Amino acid sequence: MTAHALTIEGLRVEAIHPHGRTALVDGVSLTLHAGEVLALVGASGSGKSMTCAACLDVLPPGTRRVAGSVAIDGNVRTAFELRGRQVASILQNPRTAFNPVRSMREHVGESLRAIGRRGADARAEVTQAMRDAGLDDPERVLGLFPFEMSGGMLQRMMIALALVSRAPFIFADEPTTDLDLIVQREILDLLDRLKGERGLGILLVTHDMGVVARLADRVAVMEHGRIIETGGVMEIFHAPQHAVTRSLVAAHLSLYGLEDVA
Ligand SMILES: Nc1ncnc2c1ncn2[C@@H]1O[C@H](COP(=O)(O)OP(=O)(O)OP(=O)(O)O)[C@@H](O)[C@H]1O
Repeated sequence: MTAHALTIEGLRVEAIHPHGRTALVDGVSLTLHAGEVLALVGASGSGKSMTCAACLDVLPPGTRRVAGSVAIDGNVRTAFELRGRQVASILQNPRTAFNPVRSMREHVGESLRAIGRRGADARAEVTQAMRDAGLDDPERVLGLFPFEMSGGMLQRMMIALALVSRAPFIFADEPTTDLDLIVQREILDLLDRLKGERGLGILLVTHDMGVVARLADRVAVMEHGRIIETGGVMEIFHAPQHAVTRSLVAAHLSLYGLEDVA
């Protein structure tokens, strides 16, 4: 069944420390539609990564989700039901996501087992997903270990695994930050193409407004754990309402020596 929308409602994450609790994500509500890239932007520490981690129940120790729900097409789902089945993750540093002593073939096997798939069909789908992700010689790549691959190749492999999972939504947390500029652009082009071809809904966490301009359809801006502004990408760049959004846009434009258009 195709999913149309992932809805986060009233998400709250707290850090627990000896003197009490601090809200890190404070009542976040968002809807991610199939076939769109929703960029989640904001200053470092504003709660972007925590929002994604809380949805999938992969929060770091010392923090916990205390409220909120995630629904697919109106049906509330547990993090276990979402993780890897409805939502695939692409991380900033793909190297940390792969076991250094396992080949790509072993990683693929593990991913297929996790979603209960096997056999020739599944293997053919892996080969196709790898090609779709820009890995032209799948057989050779399957034999490689992480240390034999560049960051760009590993990111493509993560994307291929996301495709194999058939999850309709992807959480991509700073997916290009650790890559050189040429590979960054290739990965952004790839995500854009997959969004169109496969109708994926992508929640893109980034602090790079250049990436937002290239890829996003809509933008949600976070500050201190809250969403302070959402809008279409053109609105956000041309008529930002909130001071934080204006400064993000202004910083981006000044980086390229452009006038403030707001
Ligand atoms: N393990 C932790 N325990 C307590 N607080 C944490 C922990 N990890 C992160 N935080 C805090 O949670 C808040 C939100 O962090 P988060 O990583 O979500 O921000 P972010 O917007 O993704 O930032 P960045 O762009 O730097 O990744 C920050 O104030 C951060 O210091």
